[in-house]
Amino acid sequence: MGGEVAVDGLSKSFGGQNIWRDVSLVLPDGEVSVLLGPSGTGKSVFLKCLIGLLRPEQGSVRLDGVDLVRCSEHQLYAARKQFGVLFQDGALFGSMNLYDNIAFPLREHTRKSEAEIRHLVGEKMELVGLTGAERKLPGELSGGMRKRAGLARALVLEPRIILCDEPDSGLDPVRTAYLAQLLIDLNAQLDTTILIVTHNISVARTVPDNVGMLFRRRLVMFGPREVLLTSDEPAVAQFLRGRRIGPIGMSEEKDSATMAAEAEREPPGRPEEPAGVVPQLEPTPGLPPRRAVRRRKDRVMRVLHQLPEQAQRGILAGLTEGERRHYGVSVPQPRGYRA
Ligand SMILES: Nc1ncnc2c1ncn2[C@@H]1O[C@H](COP(=O)(O)OP(=O)(O)OP(=O)(O)O)[C@@H](O)[C@H]1O
Repeated sequence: MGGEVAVDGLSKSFGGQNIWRDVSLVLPDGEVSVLLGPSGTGKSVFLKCLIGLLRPEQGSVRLDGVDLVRCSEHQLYAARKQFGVLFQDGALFGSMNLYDNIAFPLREHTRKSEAEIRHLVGEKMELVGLTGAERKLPGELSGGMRKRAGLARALVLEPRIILCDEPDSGLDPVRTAYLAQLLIDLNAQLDTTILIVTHNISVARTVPDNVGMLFRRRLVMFGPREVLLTSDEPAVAQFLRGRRIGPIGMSEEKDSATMAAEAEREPPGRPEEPAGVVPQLEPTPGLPPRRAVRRRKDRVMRVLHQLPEQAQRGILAGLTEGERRHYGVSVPQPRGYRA
């Protein structure tokens, strides 16, 4: 069972340096969300603010009616146990074998017996496909195994929300694809709310239910995947295609003179089509369906008319015949179609 995290008007600075301001979004219960953004836009800082490791100056982060920005230490301690975090480097203790690394949060935060710990650690190692690697030291593992071990440790206190900071960093495309599938499979099995911070466009296109992007100290957008994936907002469109031309520069952003010079150099031609909506990953055959899928469809269909037209098309195109009947909507026609 997941939980809804509601972020409202959040702003964070270090000294005089504002990182981002007025960030509002909701991580819907049990859904998978991705937060994109060029390097240095404050994605990791955002994750740390969610769990109270950093304190924003303004705004709120609500879980179960408790504002984690302003609550007591005691409430924050309890709330933190609802979050499991996969840090960028896995954050494993180099001198401990995998079993002890994964058992660590249980030994620190619970009074469970060693027999119970053995059961829970074994269960989580199996979930991430690491059974048999209990005695290995982190230094003996591949990058992908270290990420999965970090994930097992993030899961061991049975959190309702999982935060993953660049789970794909340092992994080849094949290992990244396995990790993406693992996150979808975990969501199907556990119904946990998941937030993934990444630069990886393929992960952003295929894994989440919702996508957002931080740029120029703001949350450019956050919402159903079809909105961002069909967006023609310049920074979003540039990021999704991994292009040099656009507002995102070498060190975060370009000034208007540089952008104007680029526009002059760019050969005239038809504007590119949006990156487009591709099918979302499904759980591995044999696993239960993701419970969030139905909840999300109901939620998105309630606000469909408020979304941009191209996003609406993407959403309607993804419905089955039965779902179209259920929601009372018709088959989307191609652009320019006249009945
Ligand atoms: N504890 C801190 N004190 C001061 N500045 C910090 C602190 N933590 C992060 N920053 C600054 O905040 C900015 C955003 O950092 P952050 O690591 O969140 O970016 P990011 O979007 O996750 O980047 P990347 O994608 O490269 O990991 C950076 O300029 C960083 O130097």
